[in-house]
Formats: sequence, C-alpha cells, structure tokens
Amino acid sequence: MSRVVREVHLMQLPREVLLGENLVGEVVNVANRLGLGRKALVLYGPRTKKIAGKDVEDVLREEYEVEGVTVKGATMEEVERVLSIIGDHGSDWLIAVGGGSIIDVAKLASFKAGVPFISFPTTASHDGIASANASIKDLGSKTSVKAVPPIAVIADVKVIKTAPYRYLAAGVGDMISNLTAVRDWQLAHRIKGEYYSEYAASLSLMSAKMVIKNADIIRLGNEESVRKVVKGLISCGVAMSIAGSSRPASGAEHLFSHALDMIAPKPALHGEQVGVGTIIMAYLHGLKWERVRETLKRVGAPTNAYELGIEPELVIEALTIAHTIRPERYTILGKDGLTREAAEKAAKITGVI
Ligand SMILES: NC(=O)C1=CN([C@@H]2O[C@H](COP(=O)(O)OP(=O)(O)OC[C@H]3O[C@@H](n4cnc5c(N)ncnc54)[C@H](OP(=O)(O)O)[C@@H]3O)[C@@H](O)[C@H]2O)C=CC1
Ligand SMILES: O=C(CO)COP(=O)(O)O
Ligand SMILES: [Zn+2]
Repeated sequence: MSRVVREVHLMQLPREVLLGENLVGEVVNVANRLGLGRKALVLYGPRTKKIAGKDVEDVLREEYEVEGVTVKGATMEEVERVLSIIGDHGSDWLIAVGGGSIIDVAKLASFKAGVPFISFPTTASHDGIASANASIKDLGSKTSVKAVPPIAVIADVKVIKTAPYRYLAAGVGDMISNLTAVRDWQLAHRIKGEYYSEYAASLSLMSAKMVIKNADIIRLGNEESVRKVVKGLISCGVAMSIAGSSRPASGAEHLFSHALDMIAPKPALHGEQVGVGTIIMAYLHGLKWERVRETLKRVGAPTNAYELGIEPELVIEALTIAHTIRPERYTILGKDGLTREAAEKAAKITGVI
C-alpha cells in the first residue's frame, strides 16, 4: 500500500530544564538521570572557564572521565577542532559552559558527532540557550545551521548574575527583535510562499511582549530579572525548534547585526546590535518603532550607534549590505536591499545616527 508522506518536521526539545541557584552540583545528577555515558567533554571560553567551567569540570570528575577544552569563538574551525577532540577522547556527551558562542560550538559539534550536549549558560544575553540551530561563522560570515537542541538546560541564576548588567539588557534586545523577525517571516510567507508556523510566531512574540511589559523589573538586574529573561530566552529557543529554523527570532535586524560583526572593528554584543537593528526595521515595517526604542532605553540597552561604540558610517554600510548576507532569507530589505540614502534616512529618523 503506498502512502503519500507530506512534510515530516521533526521537533526536538530539551528533556530537562533547571532554573535555580547553585546548580553546579546538579550537573552530575542530571547526567546520571539521563543515563549519559562515562566520558564527558566540558567546553568553556577563556573567561567562562574561571566563572563556572572549571567548577563544572571538577564536580563531574568525581564520577565521570572528564576532559576540558577552551573554545575561542563560534567558528567552523573551532567546531572541527572540538570534533577531533571528541574523537580522540571518545566523548559520550558534551556540556557547554558559556555565552552564545560556546553553546553554538557545542550544539553543532554535538550534532555532527551524534552525541548529546547540556547547555549551561553563563549569560542571559542571547536566545540560543535552548534552540536547535547554531549560528556559526564560516568563510567570513555567520550562517544559521540546523543542529540539535540541548538534552538539558541548567541555568544557574547565581552564575548568570556574575555577568555585567549589559548582558541581561542584550538578552532583552534579542527578544524584542522577535517583533520584526516575525513580521519578516509573515512577509516571506505571503510573498515567497515560505513555510510559516502561527504557533511558533505567537510563542516568539510572547517573549517580545513580556520584555516590553516587564522592562522596569528587568532593569533592577536582580535574580527575579534574570529568571524572567532566562525563561523568555528559553521559550524563544522552543519557538525556533517548532519552526525548524531561526525564522521566529531572526529577521532583517539580525542580518544588520551579522553585517556589523563583519565590518565593525569592535562589534558590540549580539543582543545589543539586534536591539538597535529592531528599531530601524520596525520603522521600515511601519511598526511602532518608538516603543521598541523606549523599551531598550528603559532596560538600559543601547539605542544608537554611539552607545554601540560603532561609527555611524558603518551603521549605514551594514544597512546597505545586510540583504546580501543570507539572500535566501526574505525580509523587509527585499532582494535589492536599501540604498545608501534610504539607509541614512531610516537611521536618522529613528535617532540611531
Ligand atoms: N543559535 C542561536 O539560536 C543563537 C545564537 N546566538 C549567537 O550567540 C552569540 C552571542 O552570544 P553572547 O553570549 O552575547 O556572546 P559570546 O558568547 O560571544 O560572549 C561574549 C563574551 O562574554 C563573556 N562571558 C560569558 N559569560 C560571562 C559572564 N558570566 N561574565 C562575564 N563575561 C562573560 C565571554 O567569555 P569567553 O571569552 O570565556 O567566551 C565572551 O568573552 C553570537 O555568536 C550569536 O550569533 C545568539 C542568539 C541565538
Ligand atoms: O540569533 C538568532 C536568534 O536570536 C539566530 O541567529 P541567526 O540569525 O544566525 O539565524
Ligand atoms: Zn539573536
């Protein structure tokens, strides 16, 4: 009997999500509960090794055969290097202790090696904590690669609170960007017939609305703020998993940020750049861009080139090249992008330059 198989969309989600205080010791319990193998590889960055990476490594060493690796940036070279360490060590599973870059490297290496990974975020600056896609720099530009979500997320509020406040504000930028990302997705659905999930879009918008409503609470930078932001970021990751791509959380404002990463001598944080990008893209979409700017101001996130520490000229350039970064991702920038005049006008009207 022949059967017509339509589109099969496999949605994977974390099996455990822990959010609380002093969770380093919980790593062993989670690994035991999930029945992960004996050999664990701990990934951290030069800074996050000291913040929590070494502690996680030490705790695991009591019961597991552990190796640690310092990762320097989310590049394909680093993913390849980690893969060869996994091969030599025979790692059964990975744990990423760090910001978005470390988690993305673990995510892709884990997918390629066919072993699970645990996400142990040290910042609430990005919504890749629980997502299934990795943003990796390859051949000079950021690509969004399908990978796997973490098998578990262990978010220790005390560790995340060690990060300077600007990281939390960046997390707000990454969530408010969902407003324009979803608009771009709807546009691509209407104009290009792209797959669109109303459920994923609604979930993603929920995080954006949450930060608009709770900006003043988040501004306090206390444990309640961290919990709110982490929950919102995790739910953006789930929205991306449901969508099967980063579409619900990444549109033209992200292309603008990726362009800045390529041309700015000293880029700002991912979430800070996409927050500023959201102001401009909201203006282009005819949305209430003032409300986006107001929310970012209330949480103390950058709203202009000066606060990003980036030359206005580079902001204009990034706006004019953003559409070339992922031509397959249709956005408000269209296939031809913005002219220099249009870019300058949009940036000036919104007070970004
Ligand atoms: N896959 C996805 O769905 C998503 C991916 N992303 C990606 O995530 C990245 C952005 O993540 P983000 O976290 O902003 O930046 P990074 O991971 O690049 O981290 C920035 C810096 O912060 C440091 N750091 C981490 N934790 C702490 C802490 N507690 N205290 C002090 N410093 C700390 C890092 O240390 P160290 O040097 O030790 O690493 C690093 O130097 C981008 O590459 C972006 O593309 C963003 C959103 C979604
Ligand atoms: O940053 C993301 C969502 O916030 C996803 O990243 P991409 O723009 O690389 O798809
Ligand atoms: Zn992002």
